[in-house]
This record gives sequence, C-alpha cells and structure tokens, in this order.
Amino acid sequence: MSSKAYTFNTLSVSVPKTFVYHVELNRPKQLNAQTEEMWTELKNCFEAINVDPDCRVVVISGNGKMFTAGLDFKVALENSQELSEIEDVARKAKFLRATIDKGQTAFTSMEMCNKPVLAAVHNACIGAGVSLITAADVRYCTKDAWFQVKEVLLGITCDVGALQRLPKVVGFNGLVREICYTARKFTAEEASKIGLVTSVFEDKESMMAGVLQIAQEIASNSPVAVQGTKRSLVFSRDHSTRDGLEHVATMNQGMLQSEDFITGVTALATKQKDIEFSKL
Ligand SMILES: CCC/C=C/C=C/C(=O)SCCNC(=O)CCNC(=O)[C@H](O)C(C)(C)COP(=O)(O)OP(=O)(O)OC[C@H]1O[C@@H](n2cnc3c(N)ncnc32)[C@H](O)[C@@H]1OP(=O)(O)O
Repeated sequence: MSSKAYTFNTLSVSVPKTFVYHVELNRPKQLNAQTEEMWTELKNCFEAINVDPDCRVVVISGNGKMFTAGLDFKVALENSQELSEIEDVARKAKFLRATIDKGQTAFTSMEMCNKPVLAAVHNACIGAGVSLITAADVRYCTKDAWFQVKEVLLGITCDVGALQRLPKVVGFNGLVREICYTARKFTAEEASKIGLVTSVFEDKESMMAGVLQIAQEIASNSPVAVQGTKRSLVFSRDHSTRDGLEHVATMNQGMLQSEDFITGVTALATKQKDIEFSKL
C-alpha cells in the first residue's frame, strides 16, 4: 500500500490481510459523523483502491463507539448559514447541489469500485450511514446494531442513496416505505430478517474477525473473475436480463482469455489446492 495515496483526515486505511484493505470511518469523537471532507476522502480512497493491484476486497467499518451518526449537524448548520448569505435562488440551488453531489459521489464510488466492499456495522448506523452501507456489496452487523433512515425528521428527502439502493437490497416493499416515512429505528434482528445484513455477530471483535475471514476467502479467488462478477451484478441490477447477458458476454469474450481461466481450470483438472492468482 502506498501510504501517501491512503493518508486521510477522516478515514484510516490499513491492510489486515494480504489483498484485504480495511477502511475505517475515523472521527470517533464525533461518532463518525459525515462531513463534506469525509465524502471527498471516501471518493478519493475508493478511486485509488479501484486501480490498486494490492487490494482485492475492502472491509469498511467505524472507529470508536459506533459506525456513524450520519450527517454532521455542525457542518449542516454552517452550510445553512452560508446559504442564507446567497440571495439568488439559482445560486442557492447550485450551492446545495454541490453538497448533494459530494455525498452521492462518495457512496457511488464504493459501488463503482471493482473490488467487493463489505460493510461491518456496530451500534448506530443513522441517516447517511444507511445510504453508505447500501452502496456496499454485503453488510454485516453486531447484535447491538441499530439502523435509522432518519432524514424525514430533519426535513430532508434522503438524497444520497438509501431511497434508491435500499429497495434494491431488500425489495420494493411496504416495509421499506414504512422505515423511510416513519424514520423509526430498527434493530439488527429486523435488519437480518429483511435481508439488509447477511449475518449478525455477537460483538465488534467477532464481527471483524468473521468479516475479515470472508474477505480473505474472496481475496483468494481470481481477481479477474471476482471483479467481473461485481461489475456484472451491479450492471444487471440496473438493466434488463437481456442487457445483462449482453454485458457479461462482451466482458467475458475478453476476460476468458485471461491466465486466470487456464490456472483455475488446470487446478480443477489436477485437483490442485491453494492456487494463487497473479495481481490484477
Ligand atoms: C445534503 C446532505 C444530504 C445528507 C443528509 C443526511 C442526513 C442524515 O444523516 S440524518 C441523521 C443525522 N444524524 C442524527 O440525527 C444523529 C444525531 N446524534 C444522535 O442522535 C446521538 O448523538 C446518538 C444517538 C448518535 C449517540 O448518542 P450518545 O448519547 O451516545 O452520544 P452524544 O453525547 O449525543 O454525542 C457524542 C458526541 O458526538 C457528537 N455528535 C453526535 N451526532 C453527531 C452528528 N450527527 N454530527 C456531529 N456531531 C455529532 C455530539 O455532539 C457529541 O459531541 P460533544 O458534545 O462534543 O461531546
């Protein structure tokens, strides 16, 4: 890992296992509340990871007491002050749009990153936190975790991803609407029942150990195939089956010429275990 590319004020990045990067939201005193700086750093971080051959899987978690308290309200208040100093409606709108775009881009960069992203949530995951985790590939949490799509309580139509992605994770059903309209808190148990999280762990320590083990398993597979699988899943979610099949066929007419295919098939034929794939 080039430490320069991964030096941030609001994030901490480490390499706990070969090919596995750990990105931590790192504003523990503010309960990992999200600022525009954090959003810009998330974008820069995931863009760097996307092209980094030493990373095949990412685990994202929160440092300190909880995963994230959502939007930093101090920053929101400062923004309101700045907004009140602008007179013209178009210029006010342009100012607000820049902030919304930053939040959207941060989480979309996780989805666009070819490396699978595993979100590990402990304690609270509020507001923009739910938007963040729905842009991840898989979500895990601790028994004490709770979730809240809180925006309506603040007079905000959530605009950084949860309304678009949450229904695609758990289904376009009445429960999603109830959660988003009421802003009620829901527990790890309910999150598991509706399919928002894949597994619930006893505590943060066992969650991190379990999630890192899953990450390691993913990292041991062909990076060509894993990254192609992510692209195909993300593309197919947003397109027709026909378009998804066309997309994967076009991708694989190139990728099946990769050495990874020969390595994988040869290992299968010769019953070879613990195969290693080259960096991509
Ligand atoms: C264009 C923008 C689009 C994005 C929109 C996004 C919207 C959202 O995310 S809506 C959700 C906003 N977040 C919240 O409403 C959560 C507010 N916080 C809380 O309810 C509580 O703090 C919480 C339940 C998370 C934890 O309670 P606890 O008693 O354990 O801790 P506290 O004493 O309340 O907080 C400890 C210190 O953290 C600071 N803090 C907490 N939340 C935020 C926050 N969202 N932003 C900034 N700072 C936060 C809190 O002020 C305390 O600091 P200090 O007083 O200096 O000790």
